Amino acid sequence: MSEPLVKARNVHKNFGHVEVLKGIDLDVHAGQVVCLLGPSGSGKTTFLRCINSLERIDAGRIWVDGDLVGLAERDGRLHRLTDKEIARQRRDIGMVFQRFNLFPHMSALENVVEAPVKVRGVSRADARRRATELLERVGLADRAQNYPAQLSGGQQQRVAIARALAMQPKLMLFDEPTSALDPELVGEVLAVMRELAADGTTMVVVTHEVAFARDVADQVVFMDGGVVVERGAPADVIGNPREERTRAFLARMLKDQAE
Ligand SMILES: Nc1ncnc2c1ncn2[C@@H]1O[C@H](COP(=O)(O)OP(=O)(O)OP(=O)(O)O)[C@@H](O)[C@H]1O
Repeated sequence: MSEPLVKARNVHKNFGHVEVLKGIDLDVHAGQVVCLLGPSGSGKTTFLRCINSLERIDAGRIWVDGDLVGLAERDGRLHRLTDKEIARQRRDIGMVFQRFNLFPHMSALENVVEAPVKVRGVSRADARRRATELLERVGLADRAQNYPAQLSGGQQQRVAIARALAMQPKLMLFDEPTSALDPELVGEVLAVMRELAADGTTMVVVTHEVAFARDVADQVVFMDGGVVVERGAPADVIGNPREERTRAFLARMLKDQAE
């Protein structure tokens, strides 16, 4: 098999004296969907943020598409990248946050147009054309001129997904993209994510949506206490978990989600 698009080895991260990640390994191959599940505080969001250099790791290595994240080898030694170099690495990674983070003073269309123009130097006309297509793809063609405050949470999150896709990323990271939404709006965002997965988008998704992970993931990674407790195909990790911790967590989640 080819080199993974994302490769993490023995990743450690501390906040002060608290060890939040205690040696995480992960391989994500191009076109795969990996879902990170686990109880609150297990380190899932922190790990996702490390892939995108939003947090700096204390030990271990992460590669995205063969490039070391946050580091470069020069003169036979590893050096930390400058902020500018980190920003350049981040361009190829799309991230969708729990709380949408749209620019409130820009329309949906302008939110999607902004980064390709400012960061990639795409012409405004081309960026508008592509943004229009992307808004159509997430089912919001008729909302292009609306401001975030005029959109529901589900619609805002779909704009956020379109905005991330506008940079034509190699990799999409989703950090609990539906957990800030009213329950009736969760499905519309998951439907967009299911389509992206079906189109071969490489995705790492931190989620509590067990059914989504079961149906869509190629690999499910169950984390607890800063370590990977178990990983594998959804049929194994969700359908037939080996570890008691995984079983207990899933039982709790499925009970909550059935209510
Ligand atoms: N910037 C920070 N400074 C200090 N501690 C932090 C910081 N970010 C996260 N933590 C701590 O790290 C631990 C792991 O947090 P993280 O958000 O990664 O967990 P999580 O598994 O994503 O949980 P959740 O499902 O609640 O989002 C928690 O104890 C959290 O309080």
